[in-house]
Amino acid sequence: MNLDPETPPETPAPQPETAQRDAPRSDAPRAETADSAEAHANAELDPHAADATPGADRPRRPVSFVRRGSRLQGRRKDAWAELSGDYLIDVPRTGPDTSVDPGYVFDAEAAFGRKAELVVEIGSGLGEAIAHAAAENPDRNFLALEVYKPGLANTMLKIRALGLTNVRVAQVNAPEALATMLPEGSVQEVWVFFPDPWHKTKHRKRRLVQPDLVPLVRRVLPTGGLWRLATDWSDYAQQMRDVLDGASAFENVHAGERTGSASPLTRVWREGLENVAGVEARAGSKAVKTETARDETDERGGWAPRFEGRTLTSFESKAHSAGREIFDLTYRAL
Ligand SMILES: C[S@@+](CC[C@H](N)C(=O)[O-])C[C@H]1O[C@@H](n2cnc3c(N)ncnc32)[C@H](O)[C@@H]1O
Repeated sequence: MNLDPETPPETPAPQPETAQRDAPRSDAPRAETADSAEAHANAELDPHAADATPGADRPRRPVSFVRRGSRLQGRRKDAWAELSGDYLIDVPRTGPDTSVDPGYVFDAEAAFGRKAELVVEIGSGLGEAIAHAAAENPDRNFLALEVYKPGLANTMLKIRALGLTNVRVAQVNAPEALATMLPEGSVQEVWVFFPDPWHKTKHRKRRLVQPDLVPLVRRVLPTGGLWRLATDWSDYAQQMRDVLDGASAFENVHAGERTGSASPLTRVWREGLENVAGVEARAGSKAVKTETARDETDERGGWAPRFEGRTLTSFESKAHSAGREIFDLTYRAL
């Protein structure tokens, strides 16, 4: 089974029940082939590109995920049936099961039964980071936005296993939720950890962190709210930094920090490909050449220290094993 987290996931193959325990690696979404990704990518466009909502005038572009089956099996199927009533937000749709009715507004106080700061994770995967953070921060509410139904089922299993009352999950295309579902200024922190890298040049328009996402995230944050990001791919890290440094609505909390030899980017450049062992980086079975060796130094920096509120997820762990650098960024809403 392809467990590689660096290619966008596709409909998971049926797995024996024994493989569906909480072990994150073996539960990881199955990677698709580049060809099937392209076929899906051509077929699927942003369903709300024409809305009269913030960011709706953005150029029409494909969504950041590939449509996947919603088939659940075993424990996850049971979890969906048993736990949805407690943890899953019932989002009204106008289209596919990841769409959001633009007229729907999330009432956090009603959903959580209390008022508290809200943290939203976009692309929460199997729920490793959000469940851990929620357990560590019982005074905050956490909302997982994810399109991958088995990941949400897994997240609910984690929530129950940890006895958490401060996490809810929603199966939604996150930009749509940011545009209308979440009230303005209602989110204290937005997290985007290890988003799908979409390595191929022709697929990069599908990357989640693009200029058109910025006003959507800014909309839900109050002034002073934080947007935390992390990736293990240097070219996506640079894209994130370029997009956010270029946004007047945000400031880099760590501007000018970790430059020169302290920069993870310098290390990637000096050591060649994304793998310090000198072996080509791989996404699934394919070699991925994201950076050629450069005799250069990253003088700009701006990288955050590793966010200590993020537990070591399977994606980050896999990146470590492959010798890749982790790039953290933190921006404050102005
Ligand atoms: C590479 S995984 C990372 C998961 C998790 N953040 C972690 O670090 O383990 C990226 C996740 O983002 C989800 N995703 C991609 N585009 C999304 C979107 N537009 N809305 C919600 N989730 C999305 C994918 O389904 C996938 O589970």
